[in-house]
Amino acid sequence: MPRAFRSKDRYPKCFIIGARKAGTTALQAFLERHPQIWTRYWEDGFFSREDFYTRGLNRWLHPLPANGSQVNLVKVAEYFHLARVPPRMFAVNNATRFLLIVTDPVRRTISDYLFMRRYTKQPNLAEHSHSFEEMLFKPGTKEIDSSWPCLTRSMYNRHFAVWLKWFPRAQFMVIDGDAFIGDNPARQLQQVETFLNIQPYFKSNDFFYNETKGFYCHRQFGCLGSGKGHTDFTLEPTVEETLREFFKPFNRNFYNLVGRNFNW
Ligand SMILES: Nc1ncnc2c1ncn2[C@@H]1O[C@H](COP(=O)(O)OS(=O)(=O)O)[C@@H](OP(=O)(O)O)[C@H]1O
Repeated sequence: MPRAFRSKDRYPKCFIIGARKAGTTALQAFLERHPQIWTRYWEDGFFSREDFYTRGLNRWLHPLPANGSQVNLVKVAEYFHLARVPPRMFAVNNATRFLLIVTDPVRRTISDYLFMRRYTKQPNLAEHSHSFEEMLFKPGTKEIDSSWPCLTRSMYNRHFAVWLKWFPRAQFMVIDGDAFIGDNPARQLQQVETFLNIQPYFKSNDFFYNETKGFYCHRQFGCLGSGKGHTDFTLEPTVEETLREFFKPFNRNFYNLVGRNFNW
């Protein structure tokens, strides 16, 4: 007789919660290779989308396998900056673990802007018709518009502080996305193995640096698709400097929350 459906057997033990545009797809794609990890690629945002959330947890969990000795891993890159998500997750399971990958906030803001320009179909989106600088500064000034969503999503401290109200720091592993891009990712993937208490599997030899892509790729499964990896954007040095100064107090506060200095 088939086993009765029990949602707590299928509920993901771990979520990649963001930060959006900080390397969440690469992290998920590499982790998927681990024989004890099950993951899926559609980001339905159950906890963030009212239409899904109101349909209930059982319906969302139905396509997931039971956890068993494997870890069900779900990635939703937008969760990190949505304050309604952590209380909803806490209400389901207060022992869930989280992977948070973060990059230099300037780099992430640029990537977010380019993503909005290229891939977001929403009509009348300001990013479609305005340059990065036009979005960054209040009209006709050199004063940063601190309400621009591409920018606020890089104020990591604000978002992390909300998550820490619900879950203890020990349930988060914070991954250095700049090192994940620039160095062989095996080292940080091995740390994820320890964090998730799964067998050692990743070796540096599994990855190679692809000069054309400008990223590390998996030796057997290749590189991420062409949608990942922008190359054709430069920020005017004085604008970059202004932006770096702007982020400094937010970064310092984030280092305190995480207990680690990322040197941004
Ligand atoms: N190995 C590897 N291959 C390709 N790309 C890599 C890799 N590691 C990190 N990255 C960086 O990931 C950035 C996209 O971030 P996300 O996957 O989090 O974006 S999303 O929020 O899911 O849309 C993407 O940003 P862009 O360069 O702006 O496209 C990459 O810089």
